[in-house]
Amino acid sequence: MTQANQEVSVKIGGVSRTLPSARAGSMGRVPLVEFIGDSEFTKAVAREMLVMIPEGTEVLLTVVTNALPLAHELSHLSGLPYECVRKKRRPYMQDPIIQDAPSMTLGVAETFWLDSPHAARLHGKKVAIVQDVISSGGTAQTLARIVERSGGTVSGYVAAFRQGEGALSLPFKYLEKLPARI
Ligand SMILES: O=P(O)(O)OC[C@H]1O[C@H](OP(=O)(O)OP(=O)(O)O)[C@H](O)[C@@H]1O
Repeated sequence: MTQANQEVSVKIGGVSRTLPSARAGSMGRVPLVEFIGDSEFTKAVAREMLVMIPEGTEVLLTVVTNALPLAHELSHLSGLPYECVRKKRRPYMQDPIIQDAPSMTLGVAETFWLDSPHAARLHGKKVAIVQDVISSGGTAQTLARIVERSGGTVSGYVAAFRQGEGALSLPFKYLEKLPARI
């Protein structure tokens, strides 16, 4: 990662990107990681993350939105199935697991939803949690709780980027650090 003139640049798996940035309320200006719409970068990052998937993992779990293409690509490369938690209730959901997510980095409290047929695919399985970015760790903790409630166990936590400083209570593996603000 390099930072100059309010721009953050990263090079992963031979693919370089200058990250766009945006004002995010009281957080000031933050660098944005965008996998949606960028298959070349997503594939390069997933290739590098492959070795971080803990041994024995049977299923990958992620949450919409930006991490979804990354998890899809990791699933393709690893041969492991993946499940994806939603942030909205859909009318077709049947007895979903509903888990409130704490107010996170951007200060937006959310509710996560995992439909029961998908939760059933985590039952009795070792599940690796996949994220695009880990910041406060709130998303990861919420996903871990959903794994527990589904009857699975968390095999580990992997993310492309760690944004910000400070200790994380979860044993995360990640590729690159990013500043919390620029
Ligand atoms: O470690 P945390 O503090 O929980 O923050 C990390 C989460 O924040 C971002 O998601 P965002 O809420 O922006 O959602 P999006 O992917 O739907 O844009 C990012 O994609 C992670 O999922």
